[in-house]
Order: sequence, then structure tokens, then C-alpha cells
Amino acid sequence: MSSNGTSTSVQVALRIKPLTQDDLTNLPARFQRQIISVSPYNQNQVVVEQEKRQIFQFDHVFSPETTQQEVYERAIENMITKFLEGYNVTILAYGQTSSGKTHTMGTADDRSIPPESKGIIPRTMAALFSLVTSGQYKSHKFSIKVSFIEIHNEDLIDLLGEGNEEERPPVMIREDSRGNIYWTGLQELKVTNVDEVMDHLARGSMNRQVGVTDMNSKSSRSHAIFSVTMVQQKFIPHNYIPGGQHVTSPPSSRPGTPASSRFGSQPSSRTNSSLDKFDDGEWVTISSKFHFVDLAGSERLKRTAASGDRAREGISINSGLLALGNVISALGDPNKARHTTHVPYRDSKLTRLLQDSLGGNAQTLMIACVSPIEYNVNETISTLKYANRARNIKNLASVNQEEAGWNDVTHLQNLVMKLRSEISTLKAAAAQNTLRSQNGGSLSPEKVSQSPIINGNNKHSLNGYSEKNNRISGGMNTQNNDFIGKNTSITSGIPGRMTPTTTSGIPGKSTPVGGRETPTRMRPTSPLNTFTNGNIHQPREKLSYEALEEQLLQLQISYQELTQKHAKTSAELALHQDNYDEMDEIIKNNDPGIKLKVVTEQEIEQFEKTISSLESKLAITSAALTHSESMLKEQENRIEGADSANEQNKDLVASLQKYIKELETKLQQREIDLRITSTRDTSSEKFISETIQLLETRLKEKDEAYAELEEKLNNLQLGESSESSSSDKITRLEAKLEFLSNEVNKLRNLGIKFGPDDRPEN
Ligand SMILES: Nc1ncnc2c1ncn2[C@@H]1O[C@H](COP(=O)(O)OP(=O)(O)OP(=O)(O)O)[C@@H](O)[C@H]1O
Repeated sequence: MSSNGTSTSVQVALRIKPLTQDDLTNLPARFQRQIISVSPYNQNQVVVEQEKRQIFQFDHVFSPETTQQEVYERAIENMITKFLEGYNVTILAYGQTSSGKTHTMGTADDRSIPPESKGIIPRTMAALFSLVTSGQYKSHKFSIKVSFIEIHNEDLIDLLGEGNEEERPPVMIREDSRGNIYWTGLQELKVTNVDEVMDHLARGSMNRQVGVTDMNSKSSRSHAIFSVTMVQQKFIPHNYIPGGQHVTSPPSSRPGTPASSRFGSQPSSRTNSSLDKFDDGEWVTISSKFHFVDLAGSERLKRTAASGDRAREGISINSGLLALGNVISALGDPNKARHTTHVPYRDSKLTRLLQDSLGGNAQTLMIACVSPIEYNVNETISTLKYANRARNIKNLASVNQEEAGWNDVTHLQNLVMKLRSEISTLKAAAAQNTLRSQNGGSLSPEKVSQSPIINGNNKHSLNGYSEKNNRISGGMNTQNNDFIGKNTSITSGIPGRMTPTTTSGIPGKSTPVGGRETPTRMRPTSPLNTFTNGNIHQPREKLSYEALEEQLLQLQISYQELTQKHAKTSAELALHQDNYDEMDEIIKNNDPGIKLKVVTEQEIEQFEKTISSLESKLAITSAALTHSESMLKEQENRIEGADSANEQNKDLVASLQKYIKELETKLQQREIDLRITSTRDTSSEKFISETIQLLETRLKEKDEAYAELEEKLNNLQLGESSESSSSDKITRLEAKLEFLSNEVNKLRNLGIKFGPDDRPEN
């Protein structure tokens, strides 16, 4: 049973990793500029310097210089106190690969790690053991167990499991009726000191899946959850002073096992002797669990150059973190949280396991780890945003406290029997008294005090009872332990005090305070009055008798109800056990045909998600298809148009070819004509040149004749008698020569040459 639910936000711390030698060697120097730092104005703010400046606020910010001890002191120490008070506590380390999650948590701790480098787990465990063995808790008895589980490719692996993995029972996640998540089928190892814890942690982390990525030579490829379950039994004496010291020591023997034990163990039966211890006080069982969650790297696949198995791991890691992100979104976005009733815890094993640690019954701290340098800026920003959303989640943390025996039917049966016997003794005493008073006798106070019913335990129940019970039902809570005296130990010892009790002190009935009261019963009666005046003790006895009768009746009803409830629960348990055995058998048989039946709700949801994603892909594909079809039609139309244009072009080509043919014919004809012409030209040239030659010959002859004539003339000049006839002859010859020269010039003008250097005369 839980008490004192208080709403708390998920606390978020940011840790900036210092640049390590590996970073300096492996990452490009030009991207090693530090881009994130603690704000100088507010120690809980970080500033990211990029093109634009971004500021994020967290509950704690740890600079690269912060030591492991400082982280522990500032963020973890007070959570141990909460754990001891009975709260469930969860610490999650989130961030990209190599950002320092494992270092911060100390998940991979072993003896080689120096004390100053020890992470949260070893420090917390050392502090826890130091506290539980200290004087402060000497009235408590503790049972501490550890388990270590890994989620790798959506499989749950028990890291502390021994023997052959195939022969181990499967690890299953379960949810109890109160929404608490627990798992079955894994080793829970009892530890009594910190060394034992560290041995288990080291052994488990050796079994953890690690691989080499581009960014971390020893990268955790899985989510790992190291859990500590603590059951403490606290004795609350009846004369307890709220907020003060216990004034009596607890009795030496105490209830054997916690009334409500999770993680598979059954409540133990109770013996009568243990009931007796309620007379001095009562045992309260507080159980709480502490999860240390070292998440796998949140980076995108391409950053780690993952392929093959690494990529498969990456996809599974990312789907787990995506589901965690969706849960954080659903819980962390104030608008969504108001409207969202469904938080997708079942989307991954990780979120299912952390269901009651996120938005549930837990004190939760997320430590977001980031790299300081520019190279990782995108991952850093996404981690900061993720962590920032987580700050908005409200958890309802409460102490897991139960009064001893409340769930223990055997204990309740014994109690009913004890009450019955007390009532019958009381009845007998009352009858005896009535008889005596009828006989006129009176009962001395001494005799009354000898009655086992009135004496001691039940003294107050006969007078201040109703008043006392009013107080219980009005404001009782197990934290305050507002105890009523010894005589009410029956009521207070009955594990029904956490539910409202009736004013008659009968457990399990939720009747409002005073609802069933008669004025008589409400009236406080002084015991002194009752027993010093014999005249008034008869109605007093009568009243007690009636009240007891009613109590008996109520107890019988309660007993019947409990028996029925017990029978029903047993039947349900048997049914679940059968189903479980059947499933177990199926899984063991490993029959692939039958195995199909073991489709869990989670898988169905996964299938539904896959189907809906396929449907959306189908919608996109069919839209693309429609688009392609219309494009195709358009193309067909174009082709048709092109075909008809082609036909037209063919005609054109044919007519062009015809025209070309005609032209060719014409050309041929022209060529023939030209040839004929040129032949003609050649013959005319020949004729002309012959003519010219002829003319030249003639001219030459004339020239020769002229020269002969001149000579003759000269000879004649020597004789005067022949002078006039010679000059006539010369005139005639000159005229002839002129005529011939004109003829030659005409021929020259026609382009006929009379030798290579011939030029027409002007
Ligand atoms: N605050 C720190 N001071 C000194 N060294 C650190 C610090 N944080 C991380 N380192 C070192 O950086 C390296 C990577 O850190 P770690 O293995 O813790 O990263 P991780 O986030 O767990 O990576 P992965 O997700 O791949 O497992 C380790 O060598 C670790 O010792």
C-alpha cells in the first residue's frame, strides 16, 4: 500500500564531458571547438554557441571539470534518503555514444577503476550499506537484492543469469494490480555488503553487449538496468511519538517475510505467535526499488558508420529511445499531457520496464550526457531538447509501505478467530454479570477488573473506542503512526487501517466516519463512572454486549468476504499459473507452429504499427502511381501527336525527295547544256585563235611588205620622178594598216589574246 503521494517533476541533470585524448586523436581538429558551456550567470543553465545562441535550463548542470564525487553529492545523495524512506528511485543516463553515460553511472565498474573515477552505482551502494548498518536504522531489518538486466535487440537478457542461456526461464515483464512493474525469470541475488554488489556488477557488465563504433572503441550496444530491491521491516511501537524517538525496542522475533514481496516471492504464512507481537507495536514493511539505467547511445546510425549487426542493434536502440522519447513527449508536453490518455509505454521493452519510473510512482533523475565540441553539435542539441522535455514529466512518488499482514489471509483468519474467542469470553462475562445483577448481587470493581476482557487490552475499547477510531479513520496514515493504545492494537494491528475503518473499529469497511454511529456509542463514557456506580453498569454491559454482537456480525461478514476474495484470488492465480505453465511449455517445446499463438499484446501493437506504417506507405505509393499514370497518358498523347506529325513529315519528305530528283534532273540537263556550251566555247576559241593567227600572219606579211615598201620608197626618194606615185601608195598602205589594226583591237576586246603578253590597246 502506498501513502503520501507527492507530485514531483522528473529531475534532469546535464553533464558535459571533458575532451578526452581519444576525442583529440579521433575527431577532426577543425571541429574540436567547444560550443557548449555553463552559463556564467546561472549555474543551472547551459549556453550553446552556434550561428544562433541557445540556452537550456536544467535542475543541475555539471561542467567538464565536475568530478564524480561532486555529481554524486549534488544529484544522487538525497535520492538514497528517498529510497530508504520507501520511494522507488530511478536514475537514467541518456546521451549519444561516448558522451560519458557508462562513466557517469559506473555501470562497467571493476576493481581496476580508481576511487576518484567510481561512478554513481558504486558510490550509491557504498552509502546505502553504510546507512543500513548504522545506528540510525538499528530498529529496521533489511533485505537487499540486486539484479542486472539488458535489453538487446528487444530481448531481455539476465546479465547475472548462470548456466546455459537457453535453459534459463525467459525474463518477462509483469504489471501488478496497482500498476507496479516487475519482472520474472531473472536472478535476484541477495547482498549483504558493498563488495558483493560490486562483484555482481562487474560480472554482469562483462556479459554486456559492447561493440566498436567509429566514435567509441567500447560502445554499449544495449540498454542496461541494474536494480536494487530493498525490503525493510520497521517496528513501530505503540507509544511512538510522531517525529520523535521510538520509546520501546522492537521485540526480538518479527514477522518472517515481508507482507508484500514483489519479484515473484509469495507472502509467507503467519503464526499465532507473531500476532502477539502486535500487542507492543506493529511491523511495517517498506519495499522500494532503485533502478540505475545506462541507456545505449542515442546517435543516428550514419554517425557511427554502422552496418550489418551494428546497424540492426542501432535500429533497435533507436526504436527503444524513440519510444522513450514518445513517452516523454506524451508525459512531458503539458498540452499533450492534458489531452493524452494513452502513453505509449508498450511500444518498447525499455518503456514498459520503466513504466512506473516515468510518470508513475518514482523519484526519477535523468542525467543527459553531452560532448562539448562542435563535431557533435547536432546530437548535443537533440539530447538537450530530449532532456528538456523530460523535465516536464510529473511523477506521483509515494512510499511503498504496508502494515504487516494485510495481504496475508492466514493472518487475517487467525485474527478473526482470536477476536471471536475474545467476544465469546466477553459474552459469557456479560451474561454472568446480568445474572448476578438480576439476582440482586453487585459486581465489585475488583472483580470487573479481573475479567480478561475488560482488563488490560480491552479496557479502553469499552469507553474511548469510538472516539479513538474516529481519529484513526479521520487521519491515520502509516507515516504518522498516530497510534491508539494497547487495547486498540486489535484494530490497529488488523491490516485495514490504511482503508477507512468503521467507527466500530471493524476493518475493511469503508463506511464514512460516524455514518453508522448511534449517539450512544459516540458518547464518551468515563470508566470510573461505569465502575464506581453499580447502578449504571447494567446499560453499560448491555451496550458492550450489543456492540460486541455487532462486531461479531461484522467480523463474520468480513471473514466471509475475505474467504470469498481468497477463493477468487486463488482461482485466478491457479488460472494464471495454468496459462503461464502452458506458455512456458509452448516456449520450452519451441514448436514453431504453436509458438505463433504466443503473440503478445505488445507484438500485436507492433504489428498494428507496422501495418499502419505500411498503409501510409501504400497511400504514398498509390498517389505516386496515380501521378505516374497521368504522366504516362500525357506522354502517350504526345507520342500520338508526334506520330501524326511524323506522317505529315513523311509526305513532306517524299515531295521534297521528288523535288530534289527534279532538281537533279534539271541540274544534269544544265550540266549537259553547260558542257555543250563549253564545247562550243572551246571551238569558237580555236576558231578565233586560228583567225587571229591568220590575221597575225597576214599582218606580219603586211608589216614585211610595208618594210619592203619603205625600203623601196627610200630607194625611190633617191629619184624625184617617182615621188608623187610613192606617196599615194604609202597613203593607201597606211589606210590598210589602220584598218587591220582596228580589226585586231576589236578581236582583243572580245577577249582574244594574241600571245601571253598581249594587252588590248586603248
Ligand atoms: N567526465 C568524464 N571524465 C573523464 N573521462 C570521461 C568522462 N566521461 C566520459 N569519459 C571517458 O570517455 C569515454 C567514453 O565514455 P563512456 O564509455 O562512458 O561513453 P558512453 O556514453 O557510455 O558510450 P556508449 O554509449 O558508446 O557506451 C570513456 O573512455 C570514458 O572514460
